[in-house]
Amino acid sequence: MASSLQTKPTFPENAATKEYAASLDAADPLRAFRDKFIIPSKANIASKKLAKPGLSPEPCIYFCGNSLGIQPKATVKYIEAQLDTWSSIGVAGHFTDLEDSPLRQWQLLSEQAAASMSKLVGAAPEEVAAMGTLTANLHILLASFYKPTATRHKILMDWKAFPSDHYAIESHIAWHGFDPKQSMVLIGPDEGDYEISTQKILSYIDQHAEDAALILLPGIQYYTGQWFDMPKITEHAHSRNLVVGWDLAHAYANVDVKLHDWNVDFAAWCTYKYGNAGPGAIGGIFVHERHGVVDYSEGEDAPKFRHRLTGWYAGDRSVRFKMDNKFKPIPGAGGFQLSNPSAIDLTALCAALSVFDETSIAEIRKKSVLITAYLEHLLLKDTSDETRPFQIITPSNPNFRGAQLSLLLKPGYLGKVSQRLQDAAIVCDKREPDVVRVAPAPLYNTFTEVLNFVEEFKAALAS
Ligand SMILES: Cc1ncc(COP(=O)(O)O)c(C=O)c1O
Ligand SMILES: Nc1ccccc1C(=O)C[C@H](N)C(=O)O
Repeated sequence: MASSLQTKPTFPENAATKEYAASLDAADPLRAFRDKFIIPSKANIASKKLAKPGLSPEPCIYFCGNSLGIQPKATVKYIEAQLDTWSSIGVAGHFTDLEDSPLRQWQLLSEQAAASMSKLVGAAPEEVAAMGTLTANLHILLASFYKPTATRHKILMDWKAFPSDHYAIESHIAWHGFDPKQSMVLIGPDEGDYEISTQKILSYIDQHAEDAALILLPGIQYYTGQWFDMPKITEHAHSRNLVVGWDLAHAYANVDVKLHDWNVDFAAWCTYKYGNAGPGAIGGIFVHERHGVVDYSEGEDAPKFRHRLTGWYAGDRSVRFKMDNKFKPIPGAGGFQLSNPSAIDLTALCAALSVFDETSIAEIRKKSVLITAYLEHLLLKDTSDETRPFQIITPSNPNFRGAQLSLLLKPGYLGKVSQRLQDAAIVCDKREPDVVRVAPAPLYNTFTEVLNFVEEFKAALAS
C-alpha cells in the first residue's frame, strides 16, 4: 500500500506506437540514470563465454531486476578503491578515512551504507543496519522478536511465502519446541483468486488474537507482485498485541515504504534485486527505534536493552576494542550486528547506493507507477479477458503493487513464450509451470523496451 496514494495513469489511443513510447522516454526525469548501469549485451547473454561488458554495443532488454538487478558502473570504481585501500594501508584501513576514497574507514562503512539505505525505507539512519543476508537476518530478528508462550506461539504468514522464509519460520517454531503444523498459520487468497484482501488478513489477525505471537509477511509477494497494505496490517496487528515483521526482499528500492511512521517492529531485505548491490550482496535490517533503546538508568555498567543474539560488532565502537566482555550495544539496529562485516560486500552495496543517493525513492516510485501501468495497458490493449491466453495476477491498483507484473499463461504457452523472449534477448523470469514475471526497473528500463517486450510477447502468444 503506497504511502502516497497513486492514481492510475491513463494512456492515449496511440500508446502502442514507437513515437509515443519515445515521447515517454524523452519526458522521463530519470532517463540519465540508465547510463549509470552496465546493461548486459545481447551477444553476451547468448554466449557462454566470460566476456567484458560493452564488447557488443546492443543491449538486451533486462526486466529481471526483481530477481537480480544489473551492475552499476560505480561498482568497479568503488571495489577498486577498496582493494587499493586494503593493498596500500592494510589493517589501518579499519580506522583510516582516506582523502580521495568515496568510502569511509571499514569501522564506519556499515553506517555509511545504513545512512543511504534508511532513506529508501523511510527510517532514521539508526534504525537501519547493513549486515548479513536476508534469511540469516530473519533468524537473528526472529530470535529477538519471536517470544512464544504456551498459549501464544503462532506465526501468521502468507500461503506462498518464498521457501527460505517458510523454512526460517518453520525452524524457529520447532527450535522453540512447538509444532510447525500447529503454529504456522498460512493466509492465502480466496479460491480462484491470487490477491489476498486486506480484510482477509485483518480477519486472520482477529481470529488469532489470542494464540498468535507474530505476523511476518512479505511487503511485496514475490510470486504475485502484490504489495500488502503495510500500514493498515501493522496497525491492526499491534491492536491485537502481535509483533509485526516484514520481509522487504521485493519492496526495498522498489516502493516507498515508511517503516518508521508505520510503526513496524522489524524488517529485513536483500539488496541484490531492485537495489543492484550484486548477487548475494549484504542485506539490510530495520529495527524500530523503540526496540533499539539502550537504557543506562541503572548505571554505565548495567545497560538494559532488548534481548537478542549478540556478537562484538553489536558493541558500541567506544567499547568494542576494550576486550573487557562488558557488552554495550550500539543503540538502534546497529546493535543487532554480529560480526566484522565484509568490507568488499559493503563496498558493492555503497556503490549501488551512491546511485540511489542521486535521486529519491519518491522519484523512482513515480516513474515505476507510470512504466508498470504502461506495461499493463499495452498487455491488455485491444484484447478481452475471454480471448486473452494469459491473466495478470498482480493487482491492477497501483497502490497494491510495485514494479512487477506476474503473467499467468494458459497451459502450454510458457515454452514458446520463453523461447521467443530469449531469442529476442529479453530477460525476464519464468516460474514453472506457467508464470512469467516482468519487472521494469525505473532506473534503467525504458518505455520503448516495454513496447518491444509486449510486441514480442503477443507475437509469441499468437504463434
Ligand atoms: C522473499 C524472499 N525471501 C528470501 C529470499 C532469499 O534470501 P537470501 O538467499 O538472500 O537469504 C528471497 C530471494 O531470493 C526472497 O525473494
Ligand atoms: N537469490 C537467488 C539466487 C538464485 C536464483 C534466484 C535468486 C533470487 O533471488 C530469486 C528471487 N528471490 C525471486 O523472487 O526471484
